[in-house]
Amino acid sequence: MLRLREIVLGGIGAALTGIVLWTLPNLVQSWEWKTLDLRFQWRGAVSTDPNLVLIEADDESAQTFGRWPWRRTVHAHLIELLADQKARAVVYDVLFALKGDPLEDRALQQAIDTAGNVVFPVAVRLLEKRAPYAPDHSGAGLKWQGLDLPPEAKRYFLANRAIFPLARLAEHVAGLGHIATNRDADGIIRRVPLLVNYNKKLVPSLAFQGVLQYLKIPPQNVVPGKNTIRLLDVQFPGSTVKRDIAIPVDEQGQMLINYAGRWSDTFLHASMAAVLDRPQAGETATGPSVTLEDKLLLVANTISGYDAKPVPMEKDFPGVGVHANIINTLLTESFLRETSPAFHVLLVLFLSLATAQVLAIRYYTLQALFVAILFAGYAFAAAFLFQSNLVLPVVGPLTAIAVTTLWVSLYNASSEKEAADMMKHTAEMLSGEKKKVEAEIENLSRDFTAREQEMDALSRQYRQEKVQLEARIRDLRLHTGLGPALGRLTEPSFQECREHGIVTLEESVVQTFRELKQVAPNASSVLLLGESGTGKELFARALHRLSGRTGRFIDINLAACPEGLVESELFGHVKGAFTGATSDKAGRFRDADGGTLFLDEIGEVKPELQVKLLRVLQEREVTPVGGTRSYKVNVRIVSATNKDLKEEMEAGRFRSDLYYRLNTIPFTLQPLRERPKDIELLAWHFMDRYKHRYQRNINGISKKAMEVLKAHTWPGNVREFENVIERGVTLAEGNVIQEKDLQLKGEMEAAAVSAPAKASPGNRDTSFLETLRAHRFEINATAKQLEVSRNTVASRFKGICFQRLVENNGDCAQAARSVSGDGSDYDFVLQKLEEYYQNLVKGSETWTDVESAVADALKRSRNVPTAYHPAIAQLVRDRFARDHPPAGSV
Ligand SMILES: Nc1ncnc2c1ncn2[C@@H]1O[C@H](COP(=O)(O)OP(=O)(O)OP(=O)(O)O)[C@@H](O)[C@H]1O
Repeated sequence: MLRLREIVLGGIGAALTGIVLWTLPNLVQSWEWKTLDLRFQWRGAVSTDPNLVLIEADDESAQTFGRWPWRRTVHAHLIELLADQKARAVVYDVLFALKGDPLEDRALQQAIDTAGNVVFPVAVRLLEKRAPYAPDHSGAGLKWQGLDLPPEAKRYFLANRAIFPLARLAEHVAGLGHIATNRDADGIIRRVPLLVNYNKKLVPSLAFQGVLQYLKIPPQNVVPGKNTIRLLDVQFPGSTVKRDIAIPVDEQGQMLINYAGRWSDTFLHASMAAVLDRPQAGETATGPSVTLEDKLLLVANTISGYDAKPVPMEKDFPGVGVHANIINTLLTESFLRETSPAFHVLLVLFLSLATAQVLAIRYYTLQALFVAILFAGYAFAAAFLFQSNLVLPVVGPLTAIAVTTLWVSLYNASSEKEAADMMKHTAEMLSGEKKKVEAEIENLSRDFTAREQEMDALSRQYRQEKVQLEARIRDLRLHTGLGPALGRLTEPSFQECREHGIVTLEESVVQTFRELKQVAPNASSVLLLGESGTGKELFARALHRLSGRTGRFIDINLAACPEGLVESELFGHVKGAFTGATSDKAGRFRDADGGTLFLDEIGEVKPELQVKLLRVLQEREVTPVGGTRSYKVNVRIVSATNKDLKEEMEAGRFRSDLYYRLNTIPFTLQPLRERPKDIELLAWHFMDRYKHRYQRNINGISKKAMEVLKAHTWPGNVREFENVIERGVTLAEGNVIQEKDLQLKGEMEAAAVSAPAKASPGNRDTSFLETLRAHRFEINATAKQLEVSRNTVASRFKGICFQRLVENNGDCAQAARSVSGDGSDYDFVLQKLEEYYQNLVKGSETWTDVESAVADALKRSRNVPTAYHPAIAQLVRDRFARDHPPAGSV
C-alpha cells in the first residue's frame, strides 16, 4: 500500500527529476543517444533485406580501374550490365556534378536512359532551424521532380546550396535523392531527414528515393505528415497485397535509422570489379551466388579513405552504409518507435513513486538491494524492448530513480536526526518528569509512613482501650455475682497483683503478695510452700521482678530432671566430663548469676545432691562437674515444694541445714478450694484468655456450670481449674460455657469408682506417651513441644505410671515396659515408677483404716490429674490389704 508519505516523497522526487532534465536538455539528450548506441551494440547484427545488394567500388575494384574517379564509361558499362541483369532499381551513389569527356558523359547518359531505373544523388546543405533561408537557384532549369509541400511538413528541414548532377544526366535518371545527413551533437549519424524542403518542394533522401523507385510508388502516394510519412498502396515485389505504410518521423521529417549491425556483418556485398568482370547473365563472382534480378542495387564508393562516417556501432562506417541501413529500415519496416513525451513523464513519475516506496522499507541493505533491482530492471527492460524496435527513454527514468533515492535518503536521514533529537529532548523531559514524580512518591511515601505510624499508634491505643473496656465489662459482670467484693479489684494491691498475673479477690493472697513485695529487694532465700498448681512459680517470678535484680530468672524442676543429669544441670560441666558432654556447660546457677534461681520441687532432691546444694549456697560458688575451677555466683534462691518440707526434715529425708538455709522467708500459698471468691473471677479470667487464643465467640458461663466449678475441690488447684476452663471454651457449642463442656462430673464420678482400670483415659495417654518417648522422657522438651508447663507433664507422667501399675496388677517391670514402649528407656522409667509407687504407699502400714490411707495418698497426689485418682486409690487399697492381712491369715 502506497502511503501518503511515499506519494509525496515520490512526487517530489519526480519533480526534482523534471527540473534536472529540463535544465540540462543537451546533456540529457546526448546521454540518451549514448544509451541508444549501447542498445545497438548490445543487440548485435540483425538480418537484412535480401533484396538489397551493395555493389562497391572497393579497394579490389581500385586495383582494376585505378585511382578514383574512374572513367564514366566504366559507370556506363556497369549501369548497362545491371540493366541486363534486370535489376529493379539502382541507387547510384556517385555525384557526376562536373562535366567530363563529352563522349563518356554521353555514354553514361545513354546507359541510364536505357536502364530507366537509376537514382542519382544531389548534395544539399541542411539549414539550422533558425538560419535565414536564402533561396537557391542551383537547380533552376532542371526538370525537377520534387514532391509538393503540404502544410503538415512545414517544419521539415530546409535545404539549399544544392549540387546537382550534370543536367543532361539529371534529366535522364529515374529520380534524385539528397545525401544530406543531420549529425547529432557528438557527430554520430542516427537520423535521416527522409524529405527536405528545397525551394518549396520536398526532396526525398537518396535511400528513400531508391525505395520509392524500387516499390514503384508514385509521388502522389507519398503523404508527409507531422509524425509520420505515409506511403499509400504499397505493393512489395512478389506480393499481391497493397497496403499503406506509416514511417514514424519527428516534426522535422527525420526517421531513426535502425542500424542492422557492423558493416562487415551485414548486407550482401559485391565488388564492382567482380560484377564487371563477369558480364554473363545474372551472376556475380564474389561470395555466394547473388541474383541481381529484381533487386534494389546500391552502388557506391567504399575505397579506403573515402567517405567514412561515424554511426552508433562504428566510427568509420562507409557513407553508403548509412543509405543501405535507411533502405533496409524502410524495406523491412523495422522502424524504431520512440515513446511519447507524456509517456516519458508518466514513467518518471511511476519510477519515482516506486523508489520512494522501496525506500520506505526498514532495512538499509534491503533498500539498497531493491533500488539496485529497480535500476537494473529498468535498464534491462529498455534493452529487451529494443529488440522489438521500441526505444524507451533511459536517462530520464534512471535519473528519476537516482534523484528520488538521493532525495528520499537525505530526507530520511534528516528526519531520523530530527526524530533522534526529538527523542533525546523527550527523554530529557521524561527524565525530569520522572525525577519530579519520584520526589513526589517519596514525599507521599514519607507521608504514608507517618500516617501508618499514626494509625498503628491509634490501633494500639484502640486495642489497649478495648482490653481495658473488656476487663471493665468483665468486672462489671462479676459485680453482679461477686457483690461488694468486686470493688476490691480496683484497690492498688489487687491491681498490682494482677499486673504480675496473679488474679485474685482473696485478701490472704494479696497479703502474701504484699509480704513478698516487702522481702523482694533482699537477697535472702525464699521458700514457697503450697499444693501443686497454687501459683508458686507465678509468685517466684513476681518476686524476681519485684526484686529489681538485673540478672535472669532461671528455673529448674528438680522432680522432672533425670537424676543423673540434675547435678550437671545445676552446676554445669566441662567438656568430656561424662559421655555426651561434648562441650562446656555453665549450669543454671551461673545462668542465674545476678538474678534468681527457682528450685521447683526442692522436696524431691536426693540426699547426696542436698549436700552439694548446701555447699554451693554456703560458699556462693559452683564447680562444674568434672571441672576444677569454681565460679563465684550471686544468686537469689527461691525454692518451692508441695511436700511438707518440715515433715521431710523431721523424717530425716531432707537435711535440716539445707532446710533452714532455704526457709529463710517461707510463704504458704492457699489451695484454691480455700479461696472460693477466686473461682468466678478466675473462671472469667481464663475464659477470656482462651476464647482469644482459640478465637471462640464465648461470652459467659452458665449458672449451672459455675455451680459445678464452685462445688469442685480442685485438687490440682489453679492449674487444674485453668485446664477445665480451657476445655470448656473449646467444647462449648454456643457462646456460653455449659456444665457438660467442663466435663468435671465425669472426672468426679471416675474418681469415685473403686475399680477404675477400665475407665482409664488410656486412649488419651497414647499420644502423650508417644511424645514423651520421642523426647526420651525429657520433661522439659516434652513440655516445650506440647506447650504446657513442666509440672503438667511431670504430674501426668506420674498418673500414667499409676494407671499402668494398676493395669499390670502391681507388676512394676511390666508396667515400666508398657510405659517405655520400645524399651530403650526402660531402666529410667522403672526407676521413676518404683520411686513414685514407694512415695505413694509410704506409711501405709501406719494407717488403721484403708479410707484414711486413700485420703492421705490422694491428698499427697493432688497435683496428679483427677483422672488417675481411681488408680491411686486402687494401688493404696491393694497395698493396705497386703500390709494389713485379715486376722488369721499368714
Ligand atoms: N492467682 C492466680 N491467678 C492467675 N493464674 C494463676 C494463679 N495461680 C496460679 N495460676 C496459674 O496456674 C498455673 C499453675 O501455677 P504455678 O505453676 O505457678 O503453680 P505451682 O504451684 O508452681 O505448681 P507446681 O507445684 O505443680 O509446680 C499457672 O498457669 C499459673 O499461671
